Amino acid sequence: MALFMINRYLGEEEDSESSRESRSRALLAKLQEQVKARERQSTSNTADEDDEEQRKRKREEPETEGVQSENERKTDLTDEVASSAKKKKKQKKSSTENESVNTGDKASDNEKSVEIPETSESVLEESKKTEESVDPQISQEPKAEDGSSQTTFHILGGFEEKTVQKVKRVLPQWLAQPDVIQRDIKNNLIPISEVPGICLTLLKKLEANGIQSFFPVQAEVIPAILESVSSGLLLGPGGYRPRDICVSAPTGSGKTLAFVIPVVQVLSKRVVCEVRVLAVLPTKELAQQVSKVFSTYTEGTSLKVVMITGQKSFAAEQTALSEIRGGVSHSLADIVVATPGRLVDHINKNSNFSLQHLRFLIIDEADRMIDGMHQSWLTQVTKAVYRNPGDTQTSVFRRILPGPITVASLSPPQIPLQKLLFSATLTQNPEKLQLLDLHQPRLFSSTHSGTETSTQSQEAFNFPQGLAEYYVPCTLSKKPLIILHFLLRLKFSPALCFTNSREAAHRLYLLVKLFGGVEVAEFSSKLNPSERQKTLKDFEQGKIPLLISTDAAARGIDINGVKCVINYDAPQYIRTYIHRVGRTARAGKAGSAFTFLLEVQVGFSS
Ligand SMILES: Nc1ncnc2c1ncn2[C@@H]1O[C@H](COP(=O)(O)OP(=O)(O)OP(=O)(O)O)[C@@H](O)[C@H]1O
Repeated sequence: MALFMINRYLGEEEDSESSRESRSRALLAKLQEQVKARERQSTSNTADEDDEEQRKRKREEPETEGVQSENERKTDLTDEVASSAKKKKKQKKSSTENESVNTGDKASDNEKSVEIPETSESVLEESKKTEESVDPQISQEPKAEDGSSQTTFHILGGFEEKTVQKVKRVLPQWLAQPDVIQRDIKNNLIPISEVPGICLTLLKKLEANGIQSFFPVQAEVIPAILESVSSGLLLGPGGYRPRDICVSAPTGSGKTLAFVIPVVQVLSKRVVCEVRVLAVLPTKELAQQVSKVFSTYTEGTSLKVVMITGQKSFAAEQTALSEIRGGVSHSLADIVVATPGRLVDHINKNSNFSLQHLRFLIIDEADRMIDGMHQSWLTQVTKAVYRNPGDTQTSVFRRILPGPITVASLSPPQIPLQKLLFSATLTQNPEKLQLLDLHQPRLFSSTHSGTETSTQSQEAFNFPQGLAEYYVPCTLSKKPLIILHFLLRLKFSPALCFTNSREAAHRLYLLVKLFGGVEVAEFSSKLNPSERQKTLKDFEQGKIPLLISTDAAARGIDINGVKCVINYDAPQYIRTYIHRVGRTARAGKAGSAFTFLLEVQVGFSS
């Protein structure tokens, strides 16, 4: 006896199977006949043969078909067309005979309309009249031989409207459930002494710089970073690699201090000078700004901050980064602030630039930095961090690329590399974030985008609490006049005005200058770094009430006292809008943003 028996499903009934077989055989025979007839027709050239063929066909086919064939010859069609028409006719005939052949094929329906000329016009009229009351779909259906309407066509594919199920966003838990940061700065100030873990020296420095209280982002993030380094820069045996930290908080909410304070505090205990902190920023201006804050809080300590952005020559930057003593290269920098391009240059061309002791990798304006990942700067940094030291290396610790956590992998002491990401518009796209190779990330965010409803509302975006937003419907020609009205009549100054291109910025600058009455300057990549620096300084000092800029000044730039941002050209992306308007209403202050919209743009923005 067989142990197993596999039964094949053979259809519902044996009977239906056999009848289907006989039908298929009949159909095959008919098709073969058609093929033969076609062959005969195409090869026969003589009239005798034609007659013979016709007689044969007359014998084979019913009367009506004979008439059709006659007509076809009269119309002087080519053999091919005539034979194909005949073929169609046979198909149609078989369709009325056999349901299984008619699988609702539309071709059959069309054939019906081709055959209409066979019937007399009066009959056609008659049938039309009767059909008017009938469903047009049914009237198209072929009639069976007995004249009854055949309604057995199965229409394949439903045309009825189906409600498409909404796709629900499912974010990884760390993105969906962040540690929440309050957006309201004014009502959530925390006295600096109440935030745990900050050393006395830094508290004094903060006070000396006019900082009495921490903003919400600082009160949340500083203790979290300090906690992750509680066991020191080096992890002992069994030590667990710290989680990477991502921060998404509104523009002007104080993200810079949120990483500067803990990092400076941790480094203050270091003995040997090595590059342990690397902050990467997208532009020279931003790097300069962050470098300045680092310098403020490292003042009076042995910590050194070096900026590598291309503002100085490569050789000058090299000299600032390291020196050779006793034939061995020694780092002169603890904290390096860099732009990605120049950083990669130093990694590849400066053999004395070592990142083997790097403990913190700070990525400010992280979403922008992810977009610039095509430069593969992060891959280069990772390679430099885990580079094999070689024999000449004095370091006792070998850094190996983190792999699976095992007892063996955790036993040697190690310097973990921790990434700290900051942005006002941090992407929630897991594919993009994956490029950063984050380790068990922890997110601090002031948006609650984990819920479905909030993604559609303003809650999903990081706008400062004190920002008032307006849009100004206008025409293209009136835009410059409105700017002048804002400045001269409404006294909206200092005002930062954004255009979408360098050309537009320059044109508007010339126009306002020509009109007179307003001190104006332009800011774009057209200017060299020192010109840009001077322009920003003059604007901040109130010497220039109107600064016309491209998006070069849209991100991160911290200009004190900007009262009003004007989007002369509406930005293309919400992210750009958030950064532009974020140049005002900073640090809990109030500010206004005006966006000029043409009639066609109003609908899109509402
Ligand atoms: N605790 C504080 N008390 C008072 N002022 C502060 C405090 N923290 C930061 N600031 C000031 O707030 C301003 C904005 O800070 P910062 O540039 O760090 O903002 P940001 O969040 O990085 O903004 P963006 O996203 O636009 O880069 C700065 O001028 C800074 O000096």
